[in-house]
Amino acid sequence: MKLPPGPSLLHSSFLLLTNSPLNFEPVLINLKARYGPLFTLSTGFGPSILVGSHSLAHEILVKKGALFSDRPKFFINFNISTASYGPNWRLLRRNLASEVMHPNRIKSYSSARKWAVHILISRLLEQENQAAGFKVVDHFRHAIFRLLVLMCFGDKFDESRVDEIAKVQREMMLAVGSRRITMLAMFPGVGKILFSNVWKQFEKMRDNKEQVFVPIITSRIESAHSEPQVVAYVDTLANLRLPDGGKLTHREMVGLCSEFLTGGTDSTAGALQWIMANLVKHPRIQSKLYDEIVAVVGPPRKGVEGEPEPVINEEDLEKMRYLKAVVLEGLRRHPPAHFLLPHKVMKEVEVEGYMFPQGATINFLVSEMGLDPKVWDEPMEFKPERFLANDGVFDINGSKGIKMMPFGAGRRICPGSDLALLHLEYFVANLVWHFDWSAPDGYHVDLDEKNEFTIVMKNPLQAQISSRVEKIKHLS
Ligand code: HEM
Repeated sequence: MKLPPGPSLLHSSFLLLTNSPLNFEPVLINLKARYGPLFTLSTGFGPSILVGSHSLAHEILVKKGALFSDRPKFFINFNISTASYGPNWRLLRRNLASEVMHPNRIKSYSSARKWAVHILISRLLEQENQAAGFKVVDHFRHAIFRLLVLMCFGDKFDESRVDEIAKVQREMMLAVGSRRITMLAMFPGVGKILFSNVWKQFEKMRDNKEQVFVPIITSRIESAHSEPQVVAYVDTLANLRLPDGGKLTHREMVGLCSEFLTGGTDSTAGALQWIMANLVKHPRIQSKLYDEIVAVVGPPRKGVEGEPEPVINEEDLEKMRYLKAVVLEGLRRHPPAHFLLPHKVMKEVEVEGYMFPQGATINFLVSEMGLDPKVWDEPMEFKPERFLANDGVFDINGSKGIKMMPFGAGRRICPGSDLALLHLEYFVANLVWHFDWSAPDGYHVDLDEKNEFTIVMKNPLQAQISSRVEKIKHLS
């Protein structure tokens, strides 16, 4: 049996060497056009198989998921995303899923979300009515990061401590996206020798992160909890017992907390920026959404002097079908991850008459699937209405069939998907309820993309905002 078709080893190596890993997607799209939705890129380190069809993705990730849920060996971190498919991965993933992402636990963080939205609104109020607009994404990232830091460590911290955490997180994130660290991750054994300078730089960044994180973790574990009403992710890690009866080390907890912050910040802030960019670009969709929100919770109200601004109750989000459709359409049209994290074939298996050898890596053209004209009508258009069919019910997990997969599918599907969807709905609803979002004069919303670990707007959104409360006061 043969491998799926694809360019020769020589041609594949040429493509890998002459294109940046951060800009490899167009190369893969061309290969898909030439070889079909299942093709192989040969590397000196084994075949890498790419999947660009919905039905094959479903067969591989869901129906035959047990054979495709391993990860290639990464040295980079101790965490869930890079763990081999086995007892440690299962334990860590189950801990996150049941101790933090369980619906009841997610509900228990509602006051943390309210606090984060207040922070965002008060920062945005300072930017109101600027004729030239302002760059919004930094404010989104800041609010989401503060929320995740609170969920992770159980403490609100002051701005300077949060900046310190953000700095060491970002340093590592940007490095992970760099070519040299990518090479080091791909060839860990020889990489440590060949790229010894990069390895030292990497170790330095890890030390920097540990210097900031370890005291926070220790004081949380040792002291009476500073926010006792919140069970933080780190509390669940401290209580965890490994299969051999041991406990996680501080270094391991740093890896897991760091993954929690990385996994949820740029992905969610980026998706929020894409959604708001489309609402600025399409005022009709924004007004339809605003009308839905007002029909459920009434018009925005002025807050009491000295108190935080009123915000939408989370329970009310359930009644907002169009809001859900807007969020799903944002994730379809602009998925923050255009590929999954690489999967590894655990045991030789046949798919579609081709051989998938043990140890081959496999990935999926996520973005292409959301834009396939055979599945989506006018795929380049932003049309939330498409998600209102079927009573607004859409299977984002792809368990019965995959139409798009912004969070992946199967056993390795993103464990934070419910939390991310809630964060997006809650932030979008509050942002549109409070402010009218528009493009500054002469500004055109540019939907070009750039790969910065997640896929972000190449030219970040500049928006002009005005408080809807003030407008209502003015009209009455
Ligand atoms: C819009 C927001 C998000 C998007 C688009 C997203 C997307 C993804 C994708 C595509 C994967 C890879 C799945 C695979 O390899 O098969 C993933 C994995 C993961 N995500 Fe997310 N994610 C988001 C938010 C979050 C949040 C909020 C958290 C936690 C706080 C999180 C934690 C993780 C973890 C731990 C994994 C690794 C799962 C494993 O290997 O078993 N993500 N995510």
